[in-house]
Amino acid sequence: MSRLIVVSNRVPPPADKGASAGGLAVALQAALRDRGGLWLGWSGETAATEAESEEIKTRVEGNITFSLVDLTKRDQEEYYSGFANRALWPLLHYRLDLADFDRRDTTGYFRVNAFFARILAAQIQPDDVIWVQDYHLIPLAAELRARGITNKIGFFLHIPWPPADVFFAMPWHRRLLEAFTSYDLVGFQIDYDAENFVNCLVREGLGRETSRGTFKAGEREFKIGAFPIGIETAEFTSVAVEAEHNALVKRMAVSLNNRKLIIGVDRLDYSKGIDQRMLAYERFLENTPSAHGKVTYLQVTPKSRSDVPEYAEMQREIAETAGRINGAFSDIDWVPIRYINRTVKRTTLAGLFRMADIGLVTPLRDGMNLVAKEFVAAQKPEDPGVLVLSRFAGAARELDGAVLVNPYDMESTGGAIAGAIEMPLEERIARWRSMYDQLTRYDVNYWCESFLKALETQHNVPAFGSQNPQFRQAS
Ligand SMILES: O=P(O)(O)OC[C@H]1O[C@H](O[C@H]2O[C@H](CO)[C@@H](O)[C@H](O)[C@H]2O)[C@H](O)[C@@H](O)[C@@H]1O
Ligand SMILES: O=c1ccn([C@@H]2O[C@H](COP(=O)(O)OP(=O)(O)O)[C@@H](O)[C@H]2O)c(=O)[nH]1
Repeated sequence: MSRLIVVSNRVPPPADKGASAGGLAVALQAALRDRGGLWLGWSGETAATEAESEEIKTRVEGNITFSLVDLTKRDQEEYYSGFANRALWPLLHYRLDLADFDRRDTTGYFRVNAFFARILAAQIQPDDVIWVQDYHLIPLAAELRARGITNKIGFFLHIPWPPADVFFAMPWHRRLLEAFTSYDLVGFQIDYDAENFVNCLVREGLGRETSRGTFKAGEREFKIGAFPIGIETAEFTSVAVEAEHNALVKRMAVSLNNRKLIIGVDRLDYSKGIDQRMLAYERFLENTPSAHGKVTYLQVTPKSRSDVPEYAEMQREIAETAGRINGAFSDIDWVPIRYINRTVKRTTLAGLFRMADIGLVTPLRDGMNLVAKEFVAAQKPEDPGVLVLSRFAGAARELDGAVLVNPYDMESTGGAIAGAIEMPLEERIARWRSMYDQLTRYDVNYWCESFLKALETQHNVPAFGSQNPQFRQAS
């Protein structure tokens, strides 16, 4: 089997340094473990000088070698906080109102991609298969090809891909689309994203689909597919069972004092719809006085990308909303929202999910949302909680037992919370069973194997849309 090289902006911290808050890191570590190989990425550290950022730090963990580089402050600002997170992130999450298309950031983005390509090209062996992750690194394959690299290179986008009229608002949309044509396989989370992407290529006149999932652009033919990312389902279930003995989880159970638990877990990001979710909960409290004192909503929200101004502003807004709702509804012995602004270990989260009656996962737009899948994996089969899920999360294309909501409609999301609290046991079990079976079949190993099979062999990519049995829709 050829060696696998994974390239991603974010690389997981050393195994002994605790949990990472990013879904990508969690999923990929599991994927590389079986096969071994090289993982290249940003160390998360800032180099004082350009010469310092040339130094590669190597770390070996089992059969994975990590090659990490520091970025200069300027690179970090322009490439990561700038173009990746102030232009691409909002644009690909349909938030043109928040996008900032800055020329200096754009130059920095392409410069850092060229830098990563130079570092990587020196380490590539002829049979290596290269798998590039996410929107930070779109131009990487084009940069590698320009350096004479002919290996198979795949790309997976963890976040959504919007319709052409949204994407074309980016002044450099054509340059980015052209960069994609240097890959052998471009993968998306769900079929809707892949369809939007093909439509962008066609409308920009970059070529044509020769068959479903194969695109010809000039001399290059490459594959396009949808590969919904999974979790380590069985392992997460075991962790959740074990976590019943976790001291923090036990403290939580005692403090609940028989109240129903509603849980939300998200990085502090505007795509996650946290403010809207709190407003929906407020509607629920207004419309359901009988629930006062009988429910607790725990929102775990670690800070994220705090250097980006839009994130700092949102942090204030959400804290204000939580404070206002608590001020209006609290009693001397009850607080309706417990709002936590730091990272909670995944092992503890698993235990909290297991004791929760409702998982509230209501992003305005999300590539997949691993929290939705982890919530389902953590449930007690004989008494499972209910997943209330945004129709705009990639996970909604798979989890047909969720109660689907429109996160922009606070009134009906509040109503869905009320319905979930009252849902009979039999219905909860039937909904959970269907979702758990899906997550067992399509776990993170399935994701990894199906992507690599499509990249490394002549096999066609799995079909988009309703022809692919992995896609199903909640009602
Ligand atoms: O690295 P950060 O800037 O701190 O952000 C954390 C990660 O967020 C994004 O996650 C996405 O990938 C998940 C797994 O496929 C998916 O479930 C989720 O919907 C996406 O938002 C981002 O794509 C990663 O690159 C970041 O590392
Ligand atoms: O305090 C926290 C918050 C989140 N997570 C983990 O971070 C991941 C978040 O992935 P998701 O796809 O939901 O969103 P992303 O942050 O990648 O956009 C999940 O595995 C969570 O269990 C964590 O370990 N601790």
